[in-house]
Amino acid sequence: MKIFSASQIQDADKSTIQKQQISSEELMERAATKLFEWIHARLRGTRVTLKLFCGIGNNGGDGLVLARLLHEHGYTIQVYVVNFSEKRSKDFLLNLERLKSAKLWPDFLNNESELPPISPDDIVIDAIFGIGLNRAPNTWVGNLIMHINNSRAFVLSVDIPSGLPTDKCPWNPDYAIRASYVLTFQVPKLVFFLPETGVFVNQWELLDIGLDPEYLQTTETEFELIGRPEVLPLYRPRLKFSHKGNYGHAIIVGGSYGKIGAVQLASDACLSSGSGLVTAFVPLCGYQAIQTALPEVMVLTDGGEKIISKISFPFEPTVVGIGMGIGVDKITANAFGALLKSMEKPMVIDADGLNILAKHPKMLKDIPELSVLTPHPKELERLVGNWSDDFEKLSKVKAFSTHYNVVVVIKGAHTITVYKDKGFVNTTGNPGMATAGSGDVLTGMITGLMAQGYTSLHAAIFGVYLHGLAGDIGVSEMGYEALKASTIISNIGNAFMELLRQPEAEPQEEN
Ligand SMILES: NC(=O)C1=CN([C@@H]2O[C@H](COP(=O)(O)OP(=O)(O)OC[C@H]3O[C@@H](n4cnc5c(N)ncnc54)[C@H](OP(=O)(O)O)[C@@H]3O)[C@@H](O)[C@H]2O)[C@@H](O)CC1
Ligand SMILES: Nc1ncnc2c1ncn2[C@@H]1O[C@H](COP(=O)(O)OP(=O)(O)O)[C@@H](O)[C@H]1O
Ligand SMILES: [K+]
Repeated sequence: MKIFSASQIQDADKSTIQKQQISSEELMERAATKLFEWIHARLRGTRVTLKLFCGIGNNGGDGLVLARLLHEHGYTIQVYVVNFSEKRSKDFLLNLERLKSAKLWPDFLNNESELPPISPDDIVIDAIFGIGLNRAPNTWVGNLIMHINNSRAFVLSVDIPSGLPTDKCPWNPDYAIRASYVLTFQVPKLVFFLPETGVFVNQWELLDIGLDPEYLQTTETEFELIGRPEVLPLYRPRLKFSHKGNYGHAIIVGGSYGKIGAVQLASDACLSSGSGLVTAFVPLCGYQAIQTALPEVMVLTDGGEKIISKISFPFEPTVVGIGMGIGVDKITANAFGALLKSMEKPMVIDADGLNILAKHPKMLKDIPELSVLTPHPKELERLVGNWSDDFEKLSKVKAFSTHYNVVVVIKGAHTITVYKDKGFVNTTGNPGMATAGSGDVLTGMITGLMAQGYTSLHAAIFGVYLHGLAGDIGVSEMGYEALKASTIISNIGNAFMELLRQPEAEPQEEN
């Protein structure tokens, strides 16, 4: 699903009004009716007070229409107009008149008003600012926002939490609503998924308001949200008369004394993702452990006892995944650098492989094109330098990816795979996966997919999704705390099956 910018959504709005020959006021009525239906389906007339805070633009206008509909259906409501500007929108004014005709008189709040009482039992509807927010809210509006945040009431935001801009970080994080739930119109917003801005959105849901489908389909976006519909077409089915040679021979290079487990996890994950053959390449101290733990995996050693000192293979691997637990010793770094020079096929580089690159930036130019780099935030910072906020991070990664022609997987709660100017935002995974070795598993999985012929970009997008799904299945069985990296591996098969599961047939209506 595409993630549109605020200005693209405004264009979609215009295009809808033009093509569907409706007025902006009708579009507002449509949007607010969707909001009302969502709320009404859940509250079903429950006696609870809804406090609607409405700005003076179209987000506020949505709030006023919603207030009218709730009132018509007998809900107890209190409407506040947050009068932050004289420039009231046309459709806001129209709906203010309609509200007054229905004998509903909002309270008008300004910089001299007292903060209205909000009880933890109230439901707050936040319609102060929408995607039109273009500067920091001023102090009194900020104080009102903090008052709502401190109220412990359930806060339902219309379109986007007020104070959170659509395409940047908030100017003042205290002046942004921390929404319990966001009902967002038509398309998800990028800020819902970034570590600094996602914290304002506990849960979100899309409301389809029928924006022009042609505009939505034909407009290119910088970011895409990756769910099952996006991943399923990437799947490469196995053929009946195939043999293991058709699915590649992956080599996982890594490990050092005390960190052989990382290679074990990555090799196991690589095999469990479908690589035809997997060889682990480790220092001597890892030989016995891997041979014992993973009978299906072959093992090569380089003669170094505790660290890797020279990397060479007696055959040409389909793909190399490298870096987990390998250390940053100078000898290992030299071996790594020599391997980069000799490799032409795309590789997967993780962990200390990335740290070596950060310490020896001259090596960057030797990374084979279309390689996949899988940094966690700290490794990324070492690689591209620090950033002022999440948006600067994304533009730095895009520039890095374009310069070196590599795929960069920014790991996190919503892992973002970046290739050149485009970012793919993952939707699977959970905090149970914040556990030792889960990144090694991901590296193994992406390597295993590339071994089978997935392109680098597809392997990264598919692997990240499947890794998160395996983690989600694991958590559903044992909860967050007990989930270990090896649980993710044992659920890779279940994740494939869940992905490929036929949707259940809709029940037939009886005549
Ligand atoms: N296509 C869709 O999805 C549909 C969208 N709809 C709804 O419209 C919403 C967008 O409405 P909107 O454009 O009127 O902007 P909104 O957010 O209400 O702000 C109002 C104005 O405030 C101003 N302003 C900005 N920052 C400020 C600040 N810090 N302090 C003070 N003032 C500030 C700024 O005007 P300025 O003063 O800069 O001229 C801005 O224009 C959208 O979120 C959705 O709810 C639906 O109705 C129908 C379909
Ligand atoms: N809160 C979270 N929600 C979803 N996924 C997470 C979360 N925390 C971590 N992960 C995932 O777990 C993995 C952790 O990788 P990494 O930090 O490299 O771990 P390690 O170095 O221990 O292998 C990444 O794929 C990341 O996306
Ligand atoms: K809002």
